[in-house]
Amino acid sequence: MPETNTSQKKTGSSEAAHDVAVLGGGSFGTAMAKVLGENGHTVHFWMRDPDQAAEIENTRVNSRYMPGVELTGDIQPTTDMASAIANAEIVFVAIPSKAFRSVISQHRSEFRDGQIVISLTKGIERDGFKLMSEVLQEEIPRCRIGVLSGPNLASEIAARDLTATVIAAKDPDVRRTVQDLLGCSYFRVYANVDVYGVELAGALKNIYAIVAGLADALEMGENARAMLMTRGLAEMSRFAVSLGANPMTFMGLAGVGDLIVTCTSSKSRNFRVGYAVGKGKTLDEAVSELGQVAEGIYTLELVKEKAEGVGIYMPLVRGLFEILYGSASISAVINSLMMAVQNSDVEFILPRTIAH
Ligand SMILES: NC(=O)c1ccc[n+]([C@@H]2O[C@H](COP(=O)([O-])OP(=O)(O)OC[C@H]3O[C@@H](n4cnc5c(N)ncnc54)[C@H](O)[C@@H]3O)[C@@H](O)[C@H]2O)c1
Ligand SMILES: O=P(O)(O)OC[C@H](O)CO
Repeated sequence: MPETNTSQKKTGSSEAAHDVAVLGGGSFGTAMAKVLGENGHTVHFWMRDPDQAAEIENTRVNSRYMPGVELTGDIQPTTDMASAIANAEIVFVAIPSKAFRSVISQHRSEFRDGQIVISLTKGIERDGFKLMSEVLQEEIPRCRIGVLSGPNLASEIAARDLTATVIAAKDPDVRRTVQDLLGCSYFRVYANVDVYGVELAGALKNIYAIVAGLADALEMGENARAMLMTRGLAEMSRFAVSLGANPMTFMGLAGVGDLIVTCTSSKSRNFRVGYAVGKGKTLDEAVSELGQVAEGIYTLELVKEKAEGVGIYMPLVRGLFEILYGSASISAVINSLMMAVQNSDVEFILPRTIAH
């Protein structure tokens, strides 16, 4: 770490407190700011909405995204991005993928050489199928970049429920620093060098959470849920490994771990969108009722296009796309998936490697 101060952490694993920034005042930014604040760090918590910043300053609660949760510790809400970045040794970014590049790009000159910047975002950029670490690499190439991903429902972290996550970065100092800053009695941080796999897994699992929500709404049963999750894992790992991810990543927290939590929890926004559609809502109705981001609905389109482009078999992606964006009925898609001839008798299709 370039700078330290001498105050003591309250619950975390390192002795020193640090100045950090969290960009994005939604559910996950708030949950991470809370962990960092409780660990004794000074958190420059940037959000675009001045009313929200004033509310957090005055009440210590982010009522829109995390009602009833008190933000203790030295959390300083701000709408001044330049000062948040300037004061931080490490920056965590929790901006939805659709706005990610524009927010970083507007402030690229304010990041310092060697500053650690960690993406918390589980989405893909439409142009060029780029992950957020790739966007960071393009926008702020002299920063040291990592991604954090795993089975991490914001509300449970905020409730201090036991949680594990994964920091992925090529630079061992980045991995250690994040483990040190975030790790505490209820939040355990594992390290991985497979940045692409960890990050892509976090984006892909959102698609299968929508499928699982749909299946739940239609009361398809527990066998069906197990089938969908397992075939979802096969499909997402085949896709990611073909693009260069490490298959072992999909056996870990950022892969199957995150798939399990989002496919089984009604706290997942992606699951809730699928559930609402399964109950007869249109996609637009489901999204507007949610009022928060469900990255999977954008990721779905991009992955379908990419999979078709590189020739990777992803029947669940194709089926969900036909339901959400095409004209197929849910029952017709289910029937065609269950009766599919292509590859239907092969449980494992070995991925072939394609450069991403
Ligand atoms: N909530 C979770 O449990 C969770 C867990 C892990 C990762 N994530 C990921 O974190 C990312 C953010 O999700 P979230 O849960 O915080 O979403 P959210 O819907 O709760 O909040 C989104 C936040 O982004 C802000 N925002 C949107 N567009 C913006 C712009 N142009 N400029 C500035 N701010 C903007 C909104 O004002 C809001 O504060 C997503 O990619 C999500 O997949 C979420
Ligand atoms: O609420 P979701 O569906 O965005 O999922 C949140 C996290 O990604 C779970 O790990």
